[in-house]
Parts: sequence; structure tokens; C-alpha cells
Amino acid sequence: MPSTPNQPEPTAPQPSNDVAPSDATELTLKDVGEDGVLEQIFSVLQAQSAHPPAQPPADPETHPTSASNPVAGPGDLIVGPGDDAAVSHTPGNLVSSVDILTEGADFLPEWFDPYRLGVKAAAQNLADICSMGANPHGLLFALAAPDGTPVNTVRLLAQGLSDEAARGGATVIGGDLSSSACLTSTVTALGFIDRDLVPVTRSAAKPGHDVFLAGTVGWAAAGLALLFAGVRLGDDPHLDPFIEVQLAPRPDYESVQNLATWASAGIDASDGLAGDLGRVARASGVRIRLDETAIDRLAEPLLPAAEHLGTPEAAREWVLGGGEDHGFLVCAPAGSAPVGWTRIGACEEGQPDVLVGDHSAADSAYKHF
Ligand SMILES: Nc1ncnc2c1ncn2[C@@H]1O[C@H](COP(=O)(O)OP(=O)(O)O)[C@@H](O)[C@H]1O
Ligand SMILES: Cc1ncc(C[n+]2csc(CCOP(=O)(O)OP(=O)(O)O)c2C)c(N)n1
Ligand SMILES: [Mg+2]
Repeated sequence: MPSTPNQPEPTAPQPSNDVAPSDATELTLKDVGEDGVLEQIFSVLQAQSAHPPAQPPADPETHPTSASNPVAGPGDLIVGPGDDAAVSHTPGNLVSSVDILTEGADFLPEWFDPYRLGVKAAAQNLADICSMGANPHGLLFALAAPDGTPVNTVRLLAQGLSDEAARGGATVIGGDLSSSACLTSTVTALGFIDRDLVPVTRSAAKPGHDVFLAGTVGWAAAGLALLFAGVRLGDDPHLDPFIEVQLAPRPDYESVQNLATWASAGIDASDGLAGDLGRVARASGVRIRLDETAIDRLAEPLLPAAEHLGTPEAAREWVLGGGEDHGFLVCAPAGSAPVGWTRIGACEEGQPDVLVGDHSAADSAYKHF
């Protein structure tokens, strides 16, 4: 039976290879020009494909995701970055998604960390592909940045993106550059699903299904609250893991391998567990009842962060309402989830809703506007 969800390892992801920052370290995008920036990005991506990524140590007890055994992606890249478009030899049906990270809405300059932002840009897109039951293949990296941005910032971004892509079984296959008043990274992810498999959509939950979680929920929200309160990585080792998940979420890609063979409906929890399940409930026409004991269990590890901020009740709120960990939520027949998944509730007949006790939480998803 599925047990405790995987805990993120507290170790920070680090740039994986020994690419020298080059003599362009102090130079800006304006100094080197568009071709110069591209050269820098390509050198990071090429070094990446020459060296398999070094992985932060994972504790197999708490983090079954085998970081040292990246998920193998489908398809072969025939033409990579540097031409008008990438060309891939691909199996299966195409699965595609895009997500934006923008200064102000998704991170603040006060805690901007380019390597980790690259990881986050890859993770949030790979999670969308995986939650459909597909295998990631490639990422397209569109970057708009002020012309005074250091070139090394872009190198680190590309490296974080590329390292996390490798962890998810994908590669960076192209992108675009533009100048802008503030930094915006837009990543498009492409993946594939076997033609004989049914994609895991939001609309296929049925009364009688159990609801399962792989990965974490609430850690990124705790990290965000800490960052807003002025806490930074390195200030307190007990708080670092939360900030780490906010800055560089690392979804449990291993658990979603073969998802389409056993799960019916699914979503990655980017906007909050209850709100995202609300989307599943509405799309499927089911009522989801969450197990309060499971929610309390998920809240427990967040208590150090909540107590640090003087708001112990926040732990539960982060679990139900916090996004950005990119934990995976699926609805599937009881008993069908493999090891690594935790049962957190069930689907039943009724008005579409997400119930925690008597409380409806279906409309709590994070909204940009
Ligand atoms: N600007 C847009 N144009 C077309 N479709 C969009 C746009 N923005 C969002 N969507 C679609 O709306 C749905 C919900 O988007 P979103 O909330 O961003 O999903 P997710 O949390 O999976 O990233 C997705 O299918 C997405 O493709
Ligand atoms: C400065 C700042 N404010 C707020 C947040 C919180 N936040 C931003 S986006 C988001 C939800 C997910 O983002 P979205 O871009 O909508 O991802 P999607 O649902 O499309 O996958 C949250 C909780 C943050 N990370 N940084
Ligand atoms: Mg989106």
C-alpha cells in the first residue's frame, strides 16, 4: 500500500557540469550581442550532453525517485539547437504544454537564483507532460531579459533547465531570445504517449476511484512564505528544504512512469492540491472527499516553517492551497497505485466539489488575475 509521500531532499541542486563560466562572466547580454548569448547557451547545452548530470545525493528511504537513474525519454533528436527548427524522430502521439515564469509574478529579484529558476522552468513543464501519462522529449526555451543581464545569469539558467530536463528524460531542443524590461522565461515542453494508451486527463475521474498523490504538496508555499518573510537559503538548515522546493521544485518523475497504464484522471498540483482537484472534480463531474488524516499527515513536516512564522495553522493551509511543488494527483481504481503513491481521498457521486470534512475547498486554486 502506498505510504508516506516522498520528501524532497534538502540538498540544493547544483550546476551539474564543470563548464567554466568563460571569460564572459562579467559581460552583459548587450556586450556580447544576440549571437554571443546563443554561443554561451549552446556551449552549456553541448557540455551537458557530453557529461551526464551529477545528481544531488538522494536518500532512498525518503526519496524513492532515483535521481541517479534519469527516466529515459522517447524519440531521437535529429536536428538540435542552432537551425530554424529542431527535428526529432518520434514515437507516439505528441503531447505539448507551455508555461511562463516572469519576474514579479513568479519570483522576485531579491531571491532570484538563475540556476534554480532554470530548474523550476523545466520542472513545471515536465510535470505537465508527465501528468498526462506521457514521456517528456524536448524543451523549447524562450528567454526575454534586460540587456544589462549578465551573460553568466543566462548560462546558469540554461544549465538549470538542462539539468532538470535530463532528470526528467528530456533535452533542450531549441528556443528564442528577446530583450525586455524584466526577465521572463517561457518553456514549451514536448512529449509523447503511446498511440494505444489513453492520456490521463482531468475529465476521467469516476465515482469509486481513489485519489492518490506522488511527491509533495505545500513545501513550495511554505518556502514562498519564508522568502516573503525575509528568510533565505542558508539562514536555517531546518527551513532550507522548503525554500529549495519553492526555488527549484523537483517533481517525482519516476512515480509517473507508466501512469497511463493504471491511472484514469490526473493533474499536477501547480496551483494547490484542493484547487487543482477542484478542476478534476468539475471536468469529471464527481465530488472528491479528501481524507483529513492524510491531509494532517502531509501538514506535519511543514510545521517547522509554520511555527517559525508564528502561524502553525498555515501548515494545513499550505497543503490544501499551496502550489508549485508539482506533486502528481491522480484518480484511479482503489488499490491500483504502485509504491510511492499515497491515498489521500476518494471520488463519489455528487455535485462537483472537493470536501475536507464539511468544508468545500474546490475554488482555492492560485490565480494570476
Ligand atoms: N493563452 C492561452 N491560450 C490558449 N490556451 C491557454 C492559454 N493559457 C492557458 N491555456 C490553456 O488552459 C488550460 C489551463 O491552463 P493552466 O491553468 O496554465 O494549466 P496548467 O496548470 O496545467 O499549466 C491549459 O489547457 C492551457 O493550455
Ligand atoms: C513573487 C511570487 N509571487 C507569487 C508566487 C506564487 N505563485 C506564482 S505562480 C503560482 C501557481 C502556479 O503558476 P502558473 O504559472 O499558473 O503555473 P501553471 O498552473 O500554469 O502550471 C504560485 C503559487 C511566486 N512564486 N512568486
Ligand atoms: Mg499553465
